[in-house]
Amino acid sequence: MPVMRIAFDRPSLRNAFRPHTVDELYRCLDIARCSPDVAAVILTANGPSPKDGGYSFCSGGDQRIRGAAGYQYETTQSSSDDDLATSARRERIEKGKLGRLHILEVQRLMRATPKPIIAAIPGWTTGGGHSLMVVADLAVASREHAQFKQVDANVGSFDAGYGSALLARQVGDKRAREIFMLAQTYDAEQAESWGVINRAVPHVDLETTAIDWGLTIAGKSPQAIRMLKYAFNMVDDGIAGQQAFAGEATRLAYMTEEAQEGRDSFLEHRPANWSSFPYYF
Ligand SMILES: CC(C)(COP(=O)(O)OP(=O)(O)OC[C@H]1O[C@@H](n2cnc3c(N)ncnc32)[C@H](O)[C@@H]1OP(=O)(O)O)[C@@H](O)C(=O)NCCC(=O)NCCSC(=O)CCC(=O)c1ccccc1C(=O)O
Repeated sequence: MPVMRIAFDRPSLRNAFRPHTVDELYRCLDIARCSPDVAAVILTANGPSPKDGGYSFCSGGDQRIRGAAGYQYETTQSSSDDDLATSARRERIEKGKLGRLHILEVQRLMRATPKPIIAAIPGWTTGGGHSLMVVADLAVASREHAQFKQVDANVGSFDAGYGSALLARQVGDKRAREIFMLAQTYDAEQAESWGVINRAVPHVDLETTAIDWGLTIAGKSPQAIRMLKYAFNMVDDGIAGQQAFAGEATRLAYMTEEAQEGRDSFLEHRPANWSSFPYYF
C-alpha cells in the first residue's frame, strides 16, 4: 500500500513523547520521505490506554522527564570503569542533547516532506501533540473520543512557531489566541467547525477514512501533489518555502531539452543554441 502509518504507542500516558520518541518519529518520517513508493503518511496513535480505556493522539512532551534545561534522555551511559577522558566526552555529549526541543525538527520535516501527512486523531490532543496536528496537511478526528486542549501555557511552554502562527492561519487570529490563552477543551465537532481539522468521523471510521484519503492522494499526479504541498507552504515558510518549491521547479526544468542544451553546450565547448526554444508568455 502506498500509504505509511506511523503511530505513537504509549497510550497509558496519553502518548506523551520523550526525546527517544521524537528521534524515532523523525526517523520514521524521513523513511517515508525517502521511500519512492510512499505517497502519503498517516500520523496517528495506538490505544486505548490499558489503564483506563482512554484514547489519545498525543499529549505533548512528557512532563515527568522535563528537567530544568528541557526534555532529558533517560539514560546516561557512563560506567564506573570509564577513564576520565571518556567520561568527560560523554558528559559533553549528554549536555549537548539537553533542551533540544527537537520536536521542532520533526515539525520542519513534516513541512519539508513532499508528501501529504494526514493526522488521524483518536483522542486527547494537547501541547506538542496539538502542534503536530496543526502542522499535518490534513486531519481527521474521532467524533466520540477526540478532545483538544492547547495546554502549553499551563506548563510554562509556548509553541511560538507553527503551532501558533499556522493555527492562526487555519482558524483566524482571535480563535487561535483563544485556543492558546484560555486553554479550554474543545471537541471534534467544534474542531471541524473552526477549521482545525478537516473532518470529525465516527471512531470506527477514523483510520479507514485516513487510509481512503491516503489512497485518493496516491491516485493523483505525484508531481502535482508535491507542487501543491510546497505551494501551500510557501507563503508561510518564507525563503525556505520558496527554496522547496524552487527545487521542484528546477527538477522539472532539468528534464527539458532547453536545460539539457545548456548542459551539452558547456560539455561540448560550444555556444548554446536556444533557437528552437520559444520565449513563452
Ligand atoms: C491529556 C490530558 C488532558 C488527559 O487527561 P485525562 O484523560 O484526565 O488523563 P490523565 O489522568 O491526566 O492522564 C493519564 C496518565 O497520563 C499521564 N500524562 C498525560 N499527559 C502527560 C504528559 N504530557 N507527560 C507525562 N505524563 C502525562 C498522566 O499523568 C496520567 O498518568 P498516571 O500515572 O495514570 O497518573 C491530561 O493528561 C493532560 O493535561 N496532560 C498533560 C498535558 C501537558 O501538559 N502536555 C505538555 C505540554 S508542553 C509540550 O507538549 C511541550 C511543548 C513543546 O514540545 C514545544 C515547545 C516549544 C515549541 C514548540 C513545542 C511544541 O509544542 O512542539
